[in-house]
Amino acid sequence: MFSLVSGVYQSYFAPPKLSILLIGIDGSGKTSLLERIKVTDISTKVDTLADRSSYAKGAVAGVAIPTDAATGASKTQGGKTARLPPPLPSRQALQSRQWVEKQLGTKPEQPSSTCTSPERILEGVPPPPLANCSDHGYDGDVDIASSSRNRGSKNGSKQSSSIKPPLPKKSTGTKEIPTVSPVPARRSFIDLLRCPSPARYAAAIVDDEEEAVDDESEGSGDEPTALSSSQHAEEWNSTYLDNYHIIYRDDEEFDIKRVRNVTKKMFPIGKIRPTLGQNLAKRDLCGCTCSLFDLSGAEKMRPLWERYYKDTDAIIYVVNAAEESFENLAVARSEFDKMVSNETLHKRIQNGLPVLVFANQLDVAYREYQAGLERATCQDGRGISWNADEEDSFVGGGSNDQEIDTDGSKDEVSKRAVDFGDLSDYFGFGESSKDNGVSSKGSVFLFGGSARTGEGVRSAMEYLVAHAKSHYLTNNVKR
Ligand SMILES: Nc1nc2c(ncn2[C@@H]2O[C@H](COP(=O)(O)OP(=O)(O)OP(=O)(O)O)[C@@H](O)[C@H]2O)c(=O)[nH]1
Ligand SMILES: [Mg+2]
Repeated sequence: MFSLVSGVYQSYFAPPKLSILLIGIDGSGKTSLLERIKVTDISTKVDTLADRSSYAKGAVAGVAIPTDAATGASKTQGGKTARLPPPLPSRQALQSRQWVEKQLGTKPEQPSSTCTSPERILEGVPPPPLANCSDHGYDGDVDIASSSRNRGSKNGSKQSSSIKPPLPKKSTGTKEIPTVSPVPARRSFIDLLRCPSPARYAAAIVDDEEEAVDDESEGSGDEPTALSSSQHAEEWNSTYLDNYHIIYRDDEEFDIKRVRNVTKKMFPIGKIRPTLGQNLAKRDLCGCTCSLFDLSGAEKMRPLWERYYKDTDAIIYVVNAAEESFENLAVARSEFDKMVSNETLHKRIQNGLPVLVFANQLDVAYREYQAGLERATCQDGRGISWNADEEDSFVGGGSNDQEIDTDGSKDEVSKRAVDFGDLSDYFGFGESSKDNGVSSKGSVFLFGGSARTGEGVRSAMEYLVAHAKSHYLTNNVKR
């Protein structure tokens, strides 16, 4: 009798038990991510995929949480989103683009003479990154693709010619973020990356268009327009740059768990040693009892991954987004391909098994960006510019050549090999990416973040577990 009751309970009422596999090559940060998950305030409430279905496919540096259709209120789940990572300095950005294009076979390698063309550099360099998304942009019901596509064509020239250096973040008072009308599905992740703040950007585009229409319809009438185009450009540019200014603080931690008002501390990341076998952690996440298996990424241990494929309910594939060598990235990608082409797993992914590609170590990118910004600001009499025409030294991290500073120290340049946008292309999430058979699946997605600071971790985990739970509930009977 007891076993019957307990069987009914287990079948219908007990929270789903999910196994989540953390894999990726060695040094990508799997164990660090596991330790971060343990101390992150991840929702324990039931959450369903239906709430997040509008973001079924895509690569995001922290997913936007749609507003509640019924109440219009912003959903609180999702935690603080990650900031979009800063771009690489121009020449490195170009190298990164060319390398990825070569790997993907999308374009023949450019002859080196074109590398220095300012137009090409501009094309290859995305604009500066988002400011902390807790301020604005990512917590409303905004289609993140929105009108960002227009950015390159419509505002690209404006940006290159008239944008001023970024200013320290100043308070914009009680300025309202204009609401944006819903726009059809997003077209490209790269668009998202290039969009400063979806709400503001889309609003600015709309304003611009309305203004243009007004100008045309009013002809040369005496009535002054609400905002002249130069005023508008000025206003737009300063807002835009405000949005992009990243303030990186070394000790900043995101979505920290508090137990009885005591903040949980993460195991010191510097003391984490390479995993030899596996680490296991059990956590209640989003209404599910989750067992997280962190496996070793060492070359000799990778063949063991496939033993887990049959029983796992979700996979987190960790990639080091601040990887310094293209070779390691190529290894990460080839292991990813090997993983998704495993017969058992391939079928399961086709069937909706969720796979999260977590682009880790983005704090490195923020730190480099911040250091580059400070260095550039300190340079006497030399303004900094986003315009590669005017200045070859892009503020995202300095020039690629190691310059000797006046104090004799070497100019610290960005060491990241690949730009975040290119990384997403490389793993099959971009518009130019070839379909690798899985990245176009709705249940395979890319998030960026940092195990070290916790940024983006909560959003990524809640999104993954919501998918895993839906997948489990529809498929566990068949397994
Ligand atoms: N800056 C920074 N460093 C990180 C981050 N995550 C991991 N690291 C560092 O990367 C190194 C490797 O981290 P691990 O967590 O041991 O990597 P792993 O993927 O578990 O490696 P294996 O167990 O060997 O497969 C450590 O020195 C960490 O300090 C991050 O988000 N930011
Ligand atoms: Mg490890």
